[in-house]
Amino acid sequence: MAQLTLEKLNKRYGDAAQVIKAIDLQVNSGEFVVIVGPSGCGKSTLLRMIAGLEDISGGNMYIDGTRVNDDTPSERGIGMVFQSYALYPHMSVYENMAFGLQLAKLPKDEIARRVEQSARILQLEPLLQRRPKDLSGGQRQRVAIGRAIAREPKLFLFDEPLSNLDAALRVQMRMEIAALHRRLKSTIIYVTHDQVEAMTLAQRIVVLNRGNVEQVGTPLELYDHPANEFVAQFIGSPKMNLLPGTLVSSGDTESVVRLWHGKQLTVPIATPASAEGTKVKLGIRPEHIEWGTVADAPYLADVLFVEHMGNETYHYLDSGKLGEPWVVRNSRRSDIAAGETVGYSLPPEHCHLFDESGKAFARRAVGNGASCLPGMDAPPITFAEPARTNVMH
Ligand SMILES: Nc1ncnc2c1ncn2[C@@H]1O[C@H](COP(=O)(O)OP(=O)(O)OP(=O)(O)O)[C@@H](O)[C@H]1O
Repeated sequence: MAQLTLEKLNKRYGDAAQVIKAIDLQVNSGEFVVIVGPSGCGKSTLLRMIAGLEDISGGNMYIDGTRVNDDTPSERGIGMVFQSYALYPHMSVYENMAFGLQLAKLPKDEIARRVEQSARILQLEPLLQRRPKDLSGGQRQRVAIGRAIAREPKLFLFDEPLSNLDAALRVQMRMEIAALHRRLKSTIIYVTHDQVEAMTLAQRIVVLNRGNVEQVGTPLELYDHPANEFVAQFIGSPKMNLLPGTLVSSGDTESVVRLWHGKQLTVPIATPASAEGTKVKLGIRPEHIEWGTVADAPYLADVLFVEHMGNETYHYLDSGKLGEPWVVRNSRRSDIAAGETVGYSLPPEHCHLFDESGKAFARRAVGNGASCLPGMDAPPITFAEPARTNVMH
């Protein structure tokens, strides 16, 4: 178990643009941290810098308080698992797991003890004499993890370890990695572009974008309180809907937004007076949009298309000239079809608000006190199914 501290860490490949930009991060001893972000944002570069496989262009890196910028990978005491498994094809599973320990000149019986223990943890014992080509993808990945465990590292680094596996195996391996962390209580830094993997595995998630840390927090902190539009749309699937509007009235406890179509909505979010009159975006997650009757609902929309997931249904609503459709997630089956018109409402307590630069205005926790929408007779209402009309408006 080790604590890792990154202090203004920078990376530039030759004369190219900076890839990692002054990253500050502390990973606590025994913590499972997932670094997530879109392709090319610098995840692998950051992980390889931590491993000692890439030079650090600027800043400092500490393991348990000791500066390790110039230490070799083996001096850092790190075990790394790669997406490609990186197994030696001509060696057996046992030899693959023992090889690094032999290079480190450990005594033979110590090597045997460690390999056997790792094999037991990962249920690899029956496979120890096989070659990698005689293993399934999941088994190969388990060998790669076993090889890292056998090194008894202070810190585990995983670089997209499940990317080459099929969906069912990914779920199984995810559970195995989570169980492994509970058992070993080791410090793990895990890179993925898959936000479901991040949400399910992480104690804390680091959202990386273009070499910058956008936000660090527990999965639910990021989901419920995204710091900006990028995090709001990156975490959660389908992604959060963003509706353009103007802030017409600010306040310490609530604010009024005029949405793009002229209707106003009061949300329990504090905004400064200086923001009045500026453009904002109202964010709402697909599961928080509520269906109402066409007659009473504050908003109407045409259904563009429907996705039936079996346990839930996604309706994509026409957002008109705004471009991308809104997504509504219904936790039950629905026979509402494309081309129908539905009524919906936006419960203020579930709304997020972002300023012109994309930064979130802080939300306060609210109970059931959803405020009425100005200009409406009644607060938002909910029905299990949207009332429908076949008349297009
Ligand atoms: N050896 C290199 N030389 C020059 N540029 C590089 C090198 N390795 C990576 N880059 C660039 O650095 C940026 C970050 O790459 P990196 O592989 O760290 O991203 P990533 O987030 O891991 O992406 P992915 O999810 O696609 O693997 C990219 O623009 C990439 O082109």
